[in-house]
Amino acid sequence: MKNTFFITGTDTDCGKTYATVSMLNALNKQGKHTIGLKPIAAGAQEVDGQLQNNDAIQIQNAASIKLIYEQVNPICLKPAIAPHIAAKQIGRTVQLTQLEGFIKGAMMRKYDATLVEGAGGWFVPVNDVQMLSQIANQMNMPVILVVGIKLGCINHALLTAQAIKNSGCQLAGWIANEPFEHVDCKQEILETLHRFIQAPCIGHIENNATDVEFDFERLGL
Ligand SMILES: Nc1ncnc2c1ncn2[C@@H]1O[C@H](COP(=O)(O)OP(=O)(O)OP(=O)(O)O)[C@@H](O)[C@H]1O
Ligand SMILES: C[C@H](N)[C@H](N)CCCCCC(=O)O
Ligand SMILES: [Mg+2]
Repeated sequence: MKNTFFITGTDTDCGKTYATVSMLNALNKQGKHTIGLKPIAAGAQEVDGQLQNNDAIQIQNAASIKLIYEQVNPICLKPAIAPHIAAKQIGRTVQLTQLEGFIKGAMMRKYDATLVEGAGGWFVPVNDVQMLSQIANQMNMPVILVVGIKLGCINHALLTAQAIKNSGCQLAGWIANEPFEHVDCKQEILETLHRFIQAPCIGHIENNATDVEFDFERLGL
């Protein structure tokens, strides 16, 4: 799908939502019309009688094209655990075809860029046989990998980059994100990531950064 990217990460809590919101803000600043989606979320609280997930709310608020909550996050599961386990706990079945339909529906609006946040890392099941990341392949969405900078992230980043390629997807770029204030040997970790990840680094989000610049040209945006 044109100008549509699937945002994955090295792990849950690596900063996918932080990076997605930062990118939406930066694109909006350039006057771009943006859509942000979180097709499946696990972990939700009731707001005005409706289950809502915090990532989805942040993404809904950050995107310039205002969609209703159900369009941003059509599948919202209450337990804050792996999505397929959460679905099973509440007796629901999630299918990728269903998610694909929801994503296509939300993207009927005229947009310049759409960012679709995954859940957890690359290999996160939505049911007993399907992975959420297969949606990136099915819908031809290039992937942006968010690397949460910490001890252990080199291995996670390189495994994920390889897995993305092995899944038949394009790794369009990666982002160095700093969820932690201090990480030992941060510069050396960053240099290592730059050396080994075979895709452009399109941004570096420092800890608590608010106004981040990205190299959107590398994404063709
Ligand atoms: N650059 C940063 N500076 C400060 N805090 C950050 C940064 N990146 C992430 N965080 C914080 O770390 C936590 C996890 O980040 P975030 O929610 O973006 O992770 P995620 O990868 O989207 O997780 P999930 O798998 O649940 O979707 C959040 O509290 C977020 O505010
Ligand atoms: C609940 C959490 N914040 C995420 N929404 C889901 C993380 C799924 C991780 C699954 C796993 O890799 O074990
Ligand atoms: Mg998130």
